[in-house]
Amino acid sequence: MDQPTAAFSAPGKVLLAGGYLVLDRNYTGLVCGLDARIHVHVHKLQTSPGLTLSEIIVKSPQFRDAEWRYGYRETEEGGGIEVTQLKGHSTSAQSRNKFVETALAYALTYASAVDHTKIGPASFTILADTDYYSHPGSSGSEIPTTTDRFLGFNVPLHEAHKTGLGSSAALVTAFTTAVVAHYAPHAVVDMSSAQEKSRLHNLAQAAHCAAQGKIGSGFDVAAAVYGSCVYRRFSPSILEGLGDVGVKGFSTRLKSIVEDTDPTKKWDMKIDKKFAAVVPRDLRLMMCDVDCGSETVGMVRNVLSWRKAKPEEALLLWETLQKGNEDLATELQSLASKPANSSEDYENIREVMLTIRSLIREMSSKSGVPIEPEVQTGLINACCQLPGVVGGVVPGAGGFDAVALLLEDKEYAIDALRQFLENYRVKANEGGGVSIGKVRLLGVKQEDQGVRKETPTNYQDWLR
Ligand SMILES: Nc1ncnc2c1ncn2[C@@H]1O[C@H](COP(=O)(O)OP(=O)(O)OP(=O)(O)O)[C@@H](O)[C@H]1O
Ligand SMILES: C[C@@](O)(CCOP(=O)(O)O)CC(=O)O
Repeated sequence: MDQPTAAFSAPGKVLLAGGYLVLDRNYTGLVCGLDARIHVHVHKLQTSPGLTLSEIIVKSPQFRDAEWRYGYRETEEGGGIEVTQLKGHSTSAQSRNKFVETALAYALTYASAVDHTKIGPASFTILADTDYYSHPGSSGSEIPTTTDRFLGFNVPLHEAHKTGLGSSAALVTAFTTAVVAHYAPHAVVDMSSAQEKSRLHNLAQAAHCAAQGKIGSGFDVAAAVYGSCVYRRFSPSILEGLGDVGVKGFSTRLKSIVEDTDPTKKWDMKIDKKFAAVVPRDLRLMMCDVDCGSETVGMVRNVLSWRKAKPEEALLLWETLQKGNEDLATELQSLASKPANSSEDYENIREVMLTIRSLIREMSSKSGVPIEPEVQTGLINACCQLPGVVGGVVPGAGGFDAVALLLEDKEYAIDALRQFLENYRVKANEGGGVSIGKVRLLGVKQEDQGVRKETPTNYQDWLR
């Protein structure tokens, strides 16, 4: 049974502490959900009388030529629903979208395993909040102001520079939820039910890993489903052996992974919401985008190969960093539990953030991976001198993704930061060979809400 229209959204993330460590189940990551969300709207495609159409259309209308058309068919021997990209007017090889394609096949397979009715034609529209991408049209440090929540970026998706907020995880989470809700509505009835959430998580995690071609820590999908948390990863063995769409028995294996019914593959990740606030209400998280972006895969490979080559040195560093990361979570939680407007002393947070950064720089220099590159050190240090700024970090894998700052949530502090960034530039000879142009202050801030249902009529302007 399919539903006429529905919409869902999932948030982006920033891994404030625990990059690299969180890949190992012995350590945790402190992840903060953001108010930047990716939305997916779905409606049934009406066919003219006498015409049979079996097509699923996925559009991302903020980008040029971002439309993907898929045919679908049930494979033999329980291999699930295979999707094939159809040659449309704009489907060049370059326009394949691995995340959309994989998420569609996985979610259709699960939906048809739980609800045996026929898959019908439908149209999905993806809309992303502005800050997921650096967009050349925006002026420097200004937070873009627009009456429309969604901007048209006027470039093809592959040309948009990502800022590192986890667009693929938010997309896969909102998209798989929309597909399941459309084709198997009884599986997504009450978005606050723990069982539904964990099933949506398991499905999104499986699809995201398959699309990425690797089993990462999954903190980004966890944040997209649950919002802010302290995250301990799942054992990779849960997803190993799942196989791919089309392989005999895939549908049954996927269903049992999603519903967590295989006693040998029990989901063992931990989502600790005790720290749900992560950023206390008197502080604000802000992000500065240097518009360079980073190749996370290569960085992870090199850090892990150093860890393997120097296990004793790495163990000491990992343990010390974990302690720093836990101290940060504890400090933030203790602040969050104080009454609003009590006079705050941010000295402990300042100190612990400095300690974490110095350990991260040690990881950088020992592994030879630019996790906190010189230009980012300069930028964070300079921002930390400003009134009201408590501290900053290179989040996640680090590199040249947007840096995260914690500052007092007061106008004077935000204005001072905005003014400072207006004129901030680094030339190559000052920045260890890397020059950065304008640093853009993103409009994002912390928001602790995972995947949620939205009102479908909110997207009318983009559904042409
Ligand atoms: N608005 C969108 N519409 C359609 N597909 C999108 C959209 N945004 C992201 N994607 C998909 O996600 C991919 C980018 O994912 P990737 O994991 O490289 O970056 P990220 O998740 O934004 O960043 P990071 O992992 O550094 O946080 C794109 O290539 C595309 O397949
Ligand atoms: C390096 C790593 O620990 C964090 C990557 O974070 P991000 O995508 O840079 O936000 C990888 C992972 O956890 O999958």
